[in-house]
Parts: sequence; C-alpha cells; structure tokens
Amino acid sequence: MKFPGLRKIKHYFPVSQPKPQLPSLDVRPALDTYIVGLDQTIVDVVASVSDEFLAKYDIPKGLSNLVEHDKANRIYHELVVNNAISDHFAGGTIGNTIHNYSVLADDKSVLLGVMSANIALGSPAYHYVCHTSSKVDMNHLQGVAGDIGRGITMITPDGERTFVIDPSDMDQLAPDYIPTPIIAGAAAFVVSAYPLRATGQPIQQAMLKALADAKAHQVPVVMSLGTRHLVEENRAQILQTIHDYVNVLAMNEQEAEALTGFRDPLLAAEAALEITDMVLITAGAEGLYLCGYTDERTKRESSNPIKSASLADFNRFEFSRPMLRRHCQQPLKVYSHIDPYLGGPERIKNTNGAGDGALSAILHDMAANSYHKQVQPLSSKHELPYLAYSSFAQLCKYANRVSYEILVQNAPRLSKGLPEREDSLEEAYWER
Ligand SMILES: Nc1ncnc2c1ncn2[C@@H]1O[C@H](COP(=O)(O)OP(=O)(O)OP(=O)(O)O)[C@@H](O)[C@H]1O
Ligand SMILES: O=c1[nH]cnc2c1ncn2[C@@H]1O[C@H](CO)[C@@H](O)[C@H]1O
Repeated sequence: MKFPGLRKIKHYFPVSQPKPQLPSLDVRPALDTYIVGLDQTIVDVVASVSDEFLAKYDIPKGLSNLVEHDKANRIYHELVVNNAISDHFAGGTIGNTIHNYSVLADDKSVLLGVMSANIALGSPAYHYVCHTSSKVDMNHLQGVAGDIGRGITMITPDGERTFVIDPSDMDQLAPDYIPTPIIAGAAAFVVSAYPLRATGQPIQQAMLKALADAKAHQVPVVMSLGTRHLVEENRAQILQTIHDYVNVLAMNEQEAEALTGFRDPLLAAEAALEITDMVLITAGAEGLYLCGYTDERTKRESSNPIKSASLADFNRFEFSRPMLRRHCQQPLKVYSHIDPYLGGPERIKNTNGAGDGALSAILHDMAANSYHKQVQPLSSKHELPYLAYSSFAQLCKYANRVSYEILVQNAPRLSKGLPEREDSLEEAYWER
C-alpha cells in the first residue's frame, strides 16, 4: 500500500511490510488490504466525430446512451469506414476506478462482472484484459459465451465525450458469482448506478446481493452515479438504493442536480447528506467538492482562506476527518472545495474518466486508513472509527491531482501512478 497522495508524514505509515507468505496475485481476505468493484464489463472504442454525426444518429451529447445492437453496429461500421476509430481501451466506470485505485495504491483490487469465456485475439475481451492492471484480481469473474459490452466513445471537437453502449453479455452477471467472503474482507465495495437501468437482467440481483453482503459486514459502500439521464429516469430507485446501502456517493454536478434538484453543488451535497455519509461532486472547470460528517468533538478548523458561497463559511472545518454519520455522537456537516490543480491542463482533449479518477483517489485514502488501522491499531489516528486516513481538505487535493493526471494522460485509465516528485509545483500544495 502506497501512501495516499504526497505530504510531510506526521504519523508512521508502514509502506512496505515484508510479508512472510509467498507473493500472490489472488486476493486473500485475511492477509490483504483491497477494494472490490462490481461493473458492467465494457471495452471503450474511442472515435473522433463531429456534432453532425451525433445528430445524424440522434445521440444526445455528453451522455451514456444504451442502444440496440443493430444501431450500434451501423454506427461502428460508419466509424470504421471513416477511419475515425483511434483505439480500443478497457472501460466501464467501475473497472476504470478500481484499475486506477490499484495503480495509485500499488495494491490489489477485485473485479466482479462477466468476461468472455473464450478470448480471441483482437476481441473486446482481449482489449479489456490487456489494458487492466495485473493488480486487479479477475479470478472471480463469470465466464460468458458472448462478448463483453462495447462502449463507442465519441469525442467531439470540444473534448466532450458521448457514449453509445451495446450491452452484449455485460448484464448477465448472476448472484452466484458474488463471493461473500471476498466482499466481507474488503476495505470498500464500489459500484455504479448503471446496472439499475438493466431492467430484468441478472446483474440487478447480483448487485443487490453484493450491496447486502457489504452492508452485513460493515464494508463501506461507494456508489458513482454514471450519467445525468440515468439519474433522471431511475431517480426513485437510485434514492432508495442510496438510502438503504450507500455510504459514499460520487457524482458530477449535473447528476447531483438530477438527484437533489439543486444546481448549486453545496446545496446538492447538503441535501444528499441526509441519505448518505459522504459526497464527492466533481464540477469540471470549477474543481470538486467533498462533503460529509465529522463528530463535533473531533472537528478541526481550516487554516485555508474561509470561503462563502450558497453556504456561509462552508469550508471552516475542512481539516476534520470524515466519519459515518452513525458513528458521530454529534454529527457536524463538513464541506470542502478545491479549484482544478494548476487551473487544469493547458489543453483538454477529452475529459473522459476525470471524475472516476477523483473517486479512485478517495478509495485509496479509505483503503490506506484500513491498512494503517490493521498494522498500527493503537495509533491515535484510530481512536475513533474514521472513514478515511486524511482530512476532507487533503482528500480534495489528492482527488483533484488524480483528475488532472487523467486529463493530461488523455485516457480514463492511468498508465502510471503520480510522480514521486512534483516539479511543477511548490511543495506547499500537499501541506496543510
Ligand atoms: N475544463 C476543465 N478545466 C480544469 N479542470 C477540469 C476540467 N474538466 C475537468 N477538470 C478536473 O477533473 C475533475 C473531474 O471532472 P468532471 O467534473 O468533468 O468529471 P465527470 O463529469 O464526473 O467525468 P467522468 O464521468 O468522465 O469521469 C474536476 O473536478 C477537475 O478537477
Ligand atoms: O452503461 C455503462 N455502464 C458501465 N460503464 C459505463 C456505461 N456507460 C459508460 N461507461 C463508462 O464510463 C467511463 C467513463 O466514466 C467509460 O470508460 C465508459 O466505459
């Protein structure tokens, strides 16, 4: 487990504990710190298109659109003829998140989903496996006869991305392939709201089983919302799922508005905190917000400039560490915001995955907390059951830095971790 982000370390963080056992790529619940993700396994087929192309096929821009197989094929073939396809890349919002987690933490994660039982060279499954970190344990995947999903990722000249999703067998994941002991030993379980639109498909029951297992074993449940119209179309079901199971909710500002009715991210977060414990809202060029709970007796005042927007002095206690609401004697809502790292890259070719990247940083910090607690149980950092290792403010910095890296690497999956030294910036960024 790597240290989450960079900073002058105040507490002892044992980075590489020698392990008496032989190294193993399989996750061993009693020995490893890991997270588990459930996803619709998807390969991203990346193509450059014009706005007219989207209009021709009646595809709403900026969203993830489920389409029938024939239409996806027609689009795909026109893109092949136009020579517009630049790459095939492993995708899936949770696949991306746990891959990035494994790259950042240099540690294991488990992917639950389907995979073609026979993988042919050049097939969607082949591209998926080739572009996934070897630290992602794929031993629990369910083999299927057909293909994994195909997500045609169309990038318009303004850098916006629009998905056309052809599901193939991606929704066939059955509850029998949810390994309860693996979920029970995880530092967090992460899922997206996308499977909620696969009405009547086995993945819905599989997802419910995984959520129930995580809840029964007090494993924090993290959910990302996916895309705005998914939230608009399944709002009641999503709200109920969050209320029943979710501890950390991740969304962008459009999804937050669709869920809560508030366009303003702080008001949206305030509303969402009525049904969950922590909320990450990414807001594109406005940076990101991380909001949650801490206990009155452990609140810590920020030494950053105090900001006011729709909530007065909202970041006053952003140096506090997040807790589950039910673990607080006197819960206090805490809000933190950060502008894009270095103002954002000079030129953004494609924002795909920047939000998922932010979430993988939060997951890394949560897992680092579990790891630290396991190896240093008597540390003062664990006097109370905190949800993460770092403060809200520090988590914002780390998440923001990772989003920037996704934007500059121009791909939703990191090919390498963050640089050990940040030449581009004064050290102050990582300090309190
Ligand atoms: N135009 C931009 N300028 C500067 N930073 C940006 C810009 N767009 C995104 N970012 C950075 O990336 C983070 C996440 O971006 P965004 O809100 O677009 O995520 P998203 O819509 O959830 O993405 P995805 O669903 O593709 O993962 C922002 O919080 C910010 O740090
Ligand atoms: O319906 C879906 N289910 C799962 N993942 C999806 C869906 N639509 C798009 N993405 C995934 O979201 C990532 C960027 O955030 C992309 O890599 C894409 O594969």
